[in-house]
Amino acid sequence: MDRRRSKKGPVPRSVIEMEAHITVRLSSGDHLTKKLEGGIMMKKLFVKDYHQLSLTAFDLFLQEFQDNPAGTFGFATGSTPIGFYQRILEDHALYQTDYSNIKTFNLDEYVGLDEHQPQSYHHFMRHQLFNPLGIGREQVHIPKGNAEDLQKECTRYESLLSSNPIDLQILGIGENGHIGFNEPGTTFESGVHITTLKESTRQANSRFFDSIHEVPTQAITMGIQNILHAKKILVLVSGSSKAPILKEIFHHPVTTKIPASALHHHPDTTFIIDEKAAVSLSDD
Ligand SMILES: N[C@@H]1[C@@H](O)[C@H](O)[C@@H](COP(=O)(O)O)O[C@@H]1O
Repeated sequence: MDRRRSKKGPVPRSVIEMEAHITVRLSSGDHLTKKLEGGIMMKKLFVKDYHQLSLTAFDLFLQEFQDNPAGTFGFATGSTPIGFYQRILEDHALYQTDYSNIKTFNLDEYVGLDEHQPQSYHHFMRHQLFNPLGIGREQVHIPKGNAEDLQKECTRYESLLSSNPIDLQILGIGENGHIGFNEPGTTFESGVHITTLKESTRQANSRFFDSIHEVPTQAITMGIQNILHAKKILVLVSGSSKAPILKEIFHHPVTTKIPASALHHHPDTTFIIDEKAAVSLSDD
């Protein structure tokens, strides 16, 4: 048996104490003690850079997985979680971590893209995470962006989510504060729905396409209500381009204009924030 998986066995290489401060013993052997702010809700965990953000996210994920090896995990796309996914793959390569009992749910998918198209989120997840981990199709749930009847697809995904509560949801945030593809203005009561992407979102995501004209105009996304139903949420925020919206999330009242501000209503959300993203946050 893998010694790290035994709760009573030797200390695992990732030890996390969720207290007023958080101590993370990283794979490198370093100890990081970080300021954990925000009381019970919207905890902020400050890390130095993207590398530390990825390691910290992995450590928190691993703790959840060790507690619940048959858990339901919500994954996200975008560039931010890639380093975190790489840490999962490294751990798997070293320890043959067995993910065969987890279920996965993804936040969203572009409308009109076949799951084999390289820009689809199906393709992204298979290549970044699921295939190398040996996670089978039967474990994976992602909305079908090319479903014939998109409304039916939303209903199907909604019902899957209600029968499979998510234990840990990973999130990134868009520069306009979107979570999943819930764009500014989306009601916090929203379930799975078809959304029209803002031009700024299409622009930001056009780096994954040959040109902006190829970026779909719509997506199917979990709604904000679905996201808030997750038991725990981990939000990864890296880089200076996210600094302005992070300030809005933490220093402005909750508003549908900033979808990520809905997370103030969630009882167990932790933001992992690197130095570049944190520059505009005050010390309060
Ligand atoms: N739908 C995804 C979001 O789930 C993600 O959070 C966002 C930010 O991406 P990045 O991490 O590349 O900034 O991109 C896309 O729009």
